[in-house]
Amino acid sequence: MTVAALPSRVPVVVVGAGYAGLSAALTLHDAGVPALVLEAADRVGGRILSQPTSSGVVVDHGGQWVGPTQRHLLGWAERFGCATFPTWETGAHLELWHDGALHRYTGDGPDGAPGLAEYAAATARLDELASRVDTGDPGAGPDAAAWDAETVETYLSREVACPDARRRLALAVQGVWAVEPREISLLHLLFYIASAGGFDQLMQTRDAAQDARFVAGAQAPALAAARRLGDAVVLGTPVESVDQDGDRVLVHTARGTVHTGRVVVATPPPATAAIRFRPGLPTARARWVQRSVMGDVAKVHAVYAEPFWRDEGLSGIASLYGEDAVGVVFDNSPPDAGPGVLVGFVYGDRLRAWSTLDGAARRAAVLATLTRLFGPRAGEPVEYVEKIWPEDPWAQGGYAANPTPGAWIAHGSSGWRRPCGRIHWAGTETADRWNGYIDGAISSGVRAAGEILAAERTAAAEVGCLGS
Ligand SMILES: Cc1cc2nc3c(=O)[nH]c(=O)nc-3n(C[C@H](O)[C@H](O)[C@H](O)COP(=O)(O)OP(=O)(O)OC[C@H]3O[C@@H](n4cnc5c(N)ncnc54)[C@H](O)[C@@H]3O)c2cc1C
Repeated sequence: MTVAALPSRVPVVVVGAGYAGLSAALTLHDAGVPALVLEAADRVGGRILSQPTSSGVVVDHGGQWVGPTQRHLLGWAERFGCATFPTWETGAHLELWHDGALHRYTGDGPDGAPGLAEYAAATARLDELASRVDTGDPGAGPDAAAWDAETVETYLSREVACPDARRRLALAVQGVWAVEPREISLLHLLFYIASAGGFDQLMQTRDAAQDARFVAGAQAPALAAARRLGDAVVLGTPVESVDQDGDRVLVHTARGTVHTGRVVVATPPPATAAIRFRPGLPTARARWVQRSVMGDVAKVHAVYAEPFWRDEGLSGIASLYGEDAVGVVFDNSPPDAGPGVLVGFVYGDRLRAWSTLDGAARRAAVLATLTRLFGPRAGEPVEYVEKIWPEDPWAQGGYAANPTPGAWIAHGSSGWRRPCGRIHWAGTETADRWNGYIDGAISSGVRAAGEILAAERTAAAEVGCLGS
């Protein structure tokens, strides 16, 4: 809701009404502790945005998928009655190779495809290394310092001799982290793999992260949670500064100041960096936030009268290893398959080049790629929409932030998510399970709320002791 005046006092303030902030508030609300959620934007959901296009089909501009091990998000889907349906993957997939060869295949990859066996061996090795990462404290293991000092690029150059396998791994890194292999450390990659439960969990569709979509869009559970919280969610109210003074905290906005006992900050790192904290944050936390850089991703949707590619036995799933702006394509049609929808992901260096074009040139580039894959009908959608996440004022990128190489070791142990006095940290970037995903955002909110409830219980017990 949008209110004229903010309440002057509340027990807890939550900053940000993405899945993490809503989760923190809902957990506190369920425990009988009122929390006021202050959201900068004029909507809830943050990096999740489901919108009907002018032809009526709902598209997810941000996060969309849910997998079977993402129990927090599935729990919300069940609690709020938000139906899901399997991602469409029936038919042959396409692979447009860097030399222009178009492979059509079913299963894991084209028969005898370049680099496929070496790719499988390399991902098995990554799984083995990831199993040694402590997801609760990634910088702690015996190999962590060496892994954090190395980029994924240098690791792959040294360990994976086959250039075609390296091409496949580079596309996987772009697809999962929205960065180039030179931009993240091996430790962060391994942590992320471990936090998802394995490389295949990140990459695959069925029984993995891309398993299912929400019938009403992935924003539906967030909207339902906000409805449950009612007037406790206030939109259009960016938090500008947070002052801690003994056992009270002042949260300042242009609409007024709220006095509170504890704060959950559930914003992406660049948005956290824009909030002024007094006293300043401890160096480890401040540096961690500064060195957590958002990925670069855009989603583009082309809407057609029908999913015509299915008639040709194609699944609509394609991977592109060449110079195209789009790196991967999926069939994003609604469950009734009335209209046909193709979604393309543009990320990393591809996004940085493509997003400098004007709107008409961006559209033309995407439709040219879809035409190469699916034929001339793909070049004439009834509608084309795009969202470039680095241009979103509050997210400033996606899917999530990635700490720069060396940041886990230098600042991770205390800077990652340890509370700073009465300020608690949530957000998918603070999750140890499904970090970077909606599920991780929800669990981070549960954790931050749990910290507050535990602290309040301790304080109450101390008062009881003093009184007895
Ligand atoms: C293109 C794209 C595709 C993705 N695909 C998937 C997917 O398929 N499945 C999946 O699980 N995940 C996916 N993700 C990742 C997923 O969207 C995020 O992990 C998740 O939404 C993060 O939630 P959050 O609550 O941590 O942060 P956010 O959603 O970013 O929420 C933070 C909130 O804080 C608000 N805010 C910022 N600054 C302030 C301030 N100063 N005061 C008040 N409010 C503030 C923001 O407006 C925002 O609402 C995708 C992301 C993107 C961008």
